[in-house]
Amino acid sequence: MFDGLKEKLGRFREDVEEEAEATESTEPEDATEPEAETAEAEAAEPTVESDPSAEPADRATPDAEPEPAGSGEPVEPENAVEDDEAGTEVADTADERSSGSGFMHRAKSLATGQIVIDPEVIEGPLDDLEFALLESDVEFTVAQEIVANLRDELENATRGMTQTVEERVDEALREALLEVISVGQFDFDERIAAAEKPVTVIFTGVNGVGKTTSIAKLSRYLEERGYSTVIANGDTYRAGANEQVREHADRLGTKLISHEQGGDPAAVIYDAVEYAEAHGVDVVLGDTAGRLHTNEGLMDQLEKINRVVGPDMTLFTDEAVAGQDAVQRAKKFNDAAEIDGAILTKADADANGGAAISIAYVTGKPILFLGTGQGYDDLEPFDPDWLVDQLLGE
Ligand SMILES: Nc1nc2c(ncn2[C@@H]2O[C@H](COP(=O)(O)OP(=O)(O)OP(=O)(O)O)[C@@H](O)[C@H]2O)c(=O)[nH]1
Repeated sequence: MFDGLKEKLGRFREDVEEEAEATESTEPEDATEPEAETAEAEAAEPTVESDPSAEPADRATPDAEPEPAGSGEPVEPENAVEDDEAGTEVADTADERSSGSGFMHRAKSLATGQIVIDPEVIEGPLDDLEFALLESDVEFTVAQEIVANLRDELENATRGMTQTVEERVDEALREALLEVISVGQFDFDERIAAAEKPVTVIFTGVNGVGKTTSIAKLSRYLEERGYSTVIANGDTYRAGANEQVREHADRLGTKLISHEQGGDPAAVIYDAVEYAEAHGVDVVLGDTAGRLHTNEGLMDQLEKINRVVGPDMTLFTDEAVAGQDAVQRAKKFNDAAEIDGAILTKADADANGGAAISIAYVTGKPILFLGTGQGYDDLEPFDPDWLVDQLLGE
């Protein structure tokens, strides 16, 4: 799942590491060893720290005597060397010997116990990453946001002496991805548990993406958690839709409410809600027609269902493999009949991951489930942290 995107994120990590190594290896021989973890770096640290005026504020001993007036206030770690006379000398001398900014950062790092990632190091890899994200079907504004978040996270970012560049980049990638993926995230199970019964959930989305299968999967999911369900076939437009849903309902042992083809979908779902109220059923799962979103009739129909039934939740369903198309459809459906969340099917067959990353940011509504196969149990609650773990190979 999402292997292509995983590989591209891994490449970004490697690119930054390589660039960082190349920058550091251009430093003069007598400059302090670039590797933070090396014994030399650690050994060099106390030499600078032995100058008390160069000690960063957060390292000062809590019970240390206050400095006499005029000897200078404790300084922030970032400026510790530059603001200090002795430190400035170190940096100036270094500057004379090295034309790159790497040594300046290194000199600073000795005083602060942290290493700075040179902003120049990340520009090339960030450009390549933006291109790679677009190639993976990540929506344009989402790719830009991820890159902007990463730039914020990494430009002038400091890492501790014991943290590798890879670890720092991982941390930044995690933050940047989570920021777009977890937009609006809520716990579906908690929402169902808290809602007054019967809870009515309507499914929107175009034909053939796995909407009906997802309704069947969600019926199984809810029944396993102790809720009774009834399915309403609001797709009265497509020939054969009743038979298709009936097959699922029969296999699952779930009650189905349907009308003749050509009937009013709002009336079918309304009947199902009445049935649920009369029989103490917890959740009504209402399918809708999936003609193309350009069809005004479909949007009018969804609007009527909203008006007549007043669903508790509207879930947009689309397939992960549709990439950018799925993202654009999510946006259009949300504009026409506001959604509460999305189900992304066929994630098992998607290498790109663009839709999984983009839908929440573009619509402001979270992905709630991933379809991961054709079986009724192949439905996974969506967890942004889990997705980021997958993408970063953890
Ligand atoms: N691999 C995989 N296949 C899926 C998944 N979800 C659904 N499918 C398959 O996708 C095909 C279409 O699913 P349907 O549920 O019929 O699609 P639909 O959106 O309801 O289509 P209409 O009934 O035409 O509106 C079926 O063969 C499903 O088995 C999934 O998560 N993974």
